[in-house]
Amino acid sequence: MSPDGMERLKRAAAREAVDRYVESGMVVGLGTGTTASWAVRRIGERLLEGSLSGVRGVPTSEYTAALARECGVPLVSLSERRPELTIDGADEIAPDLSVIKGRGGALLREKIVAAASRRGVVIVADGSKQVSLLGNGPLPVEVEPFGWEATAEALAALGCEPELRRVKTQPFVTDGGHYTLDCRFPGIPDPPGLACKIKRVPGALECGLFVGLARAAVIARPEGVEVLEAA
Ligand SMILES: O=C(CO)[C@H](O)[C@H](O)COP(=O)(O)O
Repeated sequence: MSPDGMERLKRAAAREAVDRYVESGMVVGLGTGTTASWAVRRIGERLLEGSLSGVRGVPTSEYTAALARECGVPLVSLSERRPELTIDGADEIAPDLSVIKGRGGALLREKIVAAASRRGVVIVADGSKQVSLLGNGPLPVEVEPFGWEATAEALAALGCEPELRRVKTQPFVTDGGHYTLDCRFPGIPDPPGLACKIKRVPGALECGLFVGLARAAVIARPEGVEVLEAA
């Protein structure tokens, strides 16, 4: 599919999610990534035209905060308010709505905001993100830079090949000042079990497995938009 066609799908999913789930007066968690950005733009558009009012956003990254300001979406911090729900993208979506996130580099803040959201996360994506088993691509793990090599070794012992994410030659640094290890597993049949094991590795701050956090997924394909609600 052409890049334009792909953008149209992302935009359609985000638009449907905002129009279906966001109401006036809500505090909404604002995800990070190209698809989540369309949701921020849609909220801004609807605030401007007056079909929504009093919506405030909790951004999951500096990038999203800047975009929200640009689009006229007022912001509030997580210290002040808990979101009613969060709208965010995903890298892989399993049939039970477990997802992998973080290839866009914001997973720790995204998970904190998602977990703090009363009604969880609405995932927005194009159909290419649906998989039958998570682990097609790498699982991002946000790690403390101190001793990251030892953290990588401990993660490798869980059955993956970790690779330090870099921008050109330098380590990629998250908004929180951390590194990301992209961990390639040969499939992830037990996402909650693996998330628990990763949690026990010192230096691993959070992994990109979001289990039990998505209440719905809004998926756009050329033939139309489908809404999957969690069981
Ligand atoms: O998890 C993320 C950022 O940390 C993104 O939401 C995820 O990578 C999907 O991004 P995109 O919508 O650009 O494909």
